[in-house]
Amino acid sequence: MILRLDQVACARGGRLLFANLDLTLGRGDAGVVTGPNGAGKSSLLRLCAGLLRPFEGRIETGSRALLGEQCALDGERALAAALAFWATLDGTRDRVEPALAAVDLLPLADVPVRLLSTGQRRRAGLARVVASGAALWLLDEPANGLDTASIARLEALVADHRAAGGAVLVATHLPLALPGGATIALGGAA
Ligand SMILES: Nc1ncnc2c1ncn2[C@@H]1O[C@H](COP(=O)(O)OP(=O)(O)OP(=O)(O)O)[C@@H](O)[C@H]1O
Repeated sequence: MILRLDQVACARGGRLLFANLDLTLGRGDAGVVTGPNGAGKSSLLRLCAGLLRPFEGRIETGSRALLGEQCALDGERALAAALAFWATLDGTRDRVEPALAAVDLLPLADVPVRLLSTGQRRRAGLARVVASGAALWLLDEPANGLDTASIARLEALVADHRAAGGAVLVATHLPLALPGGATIALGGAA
């Protein structure tokens, strides 16, 4: 078991976004979170990342990495150094270069993060997740800003991660190939 949610409810700003959510992801599993704007997709990923507390219920998870709205890299640092900052904390420094290669950003390793384009920054955030070595990838709209080739690379990276025994939970409104993925449909809020 990589992620288990047991009767989880999420409230934000005093409003209940969803309740009674059960979800289990094991090795190789994928979950796709869908729902209209404001349904709580990002909030669910943040709950799973441990950045929010559930209003009710329990969440069990091991190592995890979140790709949120921001790439979470120091804009002033060179890309490789910014990734190395996190990888050093994770004890996975040797994974930085392969992760940069996997998102096709090795040629920009020495460029400050703030100078990267929107799609490149998204890929840099993905490289951070890849380099983390975490079993659970939490990806919030990972395809936003990506060109066709980058989306294919993202799909391949997710497939490799699952094949290696990892799991992913993805919120996306863009079509992504996640074979056999379970759908978690959040409904309701305007
Ligand atoms: N810090 C906060 N304080 C209060 N309410 C918040 C906070 N962050 C988010 N919300 C509210 O929680 C609700 C769900 O937000 P969330 O970002 O999880 O939705 P989402 O499904 O990811 O939406 P979208 O498709 O637009 O990205 C929204 O109504 C939002 O206004």
